[in-house]
Amino acid sequence: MRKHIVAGNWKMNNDLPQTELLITELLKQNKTSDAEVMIAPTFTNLWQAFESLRQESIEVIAQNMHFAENGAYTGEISASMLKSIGIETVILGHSERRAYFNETDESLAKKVDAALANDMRIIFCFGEELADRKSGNHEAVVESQIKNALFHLEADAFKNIVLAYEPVWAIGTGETASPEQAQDMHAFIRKTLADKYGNDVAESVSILYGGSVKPNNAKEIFGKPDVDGGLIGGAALKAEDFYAIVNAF
Ligand SMILES: O=C(CO)COP(=O)(O)O
Repeated sequence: MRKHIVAGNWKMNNDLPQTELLITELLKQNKTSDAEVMIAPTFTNLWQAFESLRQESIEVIAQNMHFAENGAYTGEISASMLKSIGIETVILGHSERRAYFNETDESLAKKVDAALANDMRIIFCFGEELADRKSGNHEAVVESQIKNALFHLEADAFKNIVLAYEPVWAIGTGETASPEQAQDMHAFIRKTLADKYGNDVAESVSILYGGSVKPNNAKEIFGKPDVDGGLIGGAALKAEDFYAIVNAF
């Protein structure tokens, strides 16, 4: 069976005291589901979060990394730096990084390679914009994002890859894809994987949905057969809401 995963992407929220407070609140919550739980605080708080959660079943993950191992890249962080503080998983390709920090399929392919070379697990994000959805181009856009960044990989690499479909028009807008829209896209993504790598690989990869997942819609979205979890933004900043989503499985 595929893993269920619920990951909280904190984005650029929470300074150190706020991070510690939210972690304290998270540790008070009751987990009743089989989902793996992850949180992605900002870089400055990763170490503290990792230390606080070392003995707990919440994995601390990174929101981004650079593709180079080290060097003259002011302001950047490498995979080996993340690994050296115990971080094993990184989110790559979030639409905010594509939109505001010029990340492209090409630079993402390099980041994917660097993460895998460092034995990291990747949550690889992609998704169409509203105009693509309106023009009926959404599947073509998603297919090219996946192919351009991932299809140079061998099948084996997908053991360390989780996919996250995040339609840009649903992020932070309060507008979610309907459960049916999410299911249709996730089934399309799985078919795209199957066509290239075969059914075994396609059936083994967890595909998360992200975009305005809240306690009141998570159950319906997670109830769809090809939705294996969620990448949660706003609702991950409140412990009760986040665990209501975790427990929607
Ligand atoms: O971008 C997201 C997670 O990476 C989704 O954000 P929201 O849940 O705030 O829409």
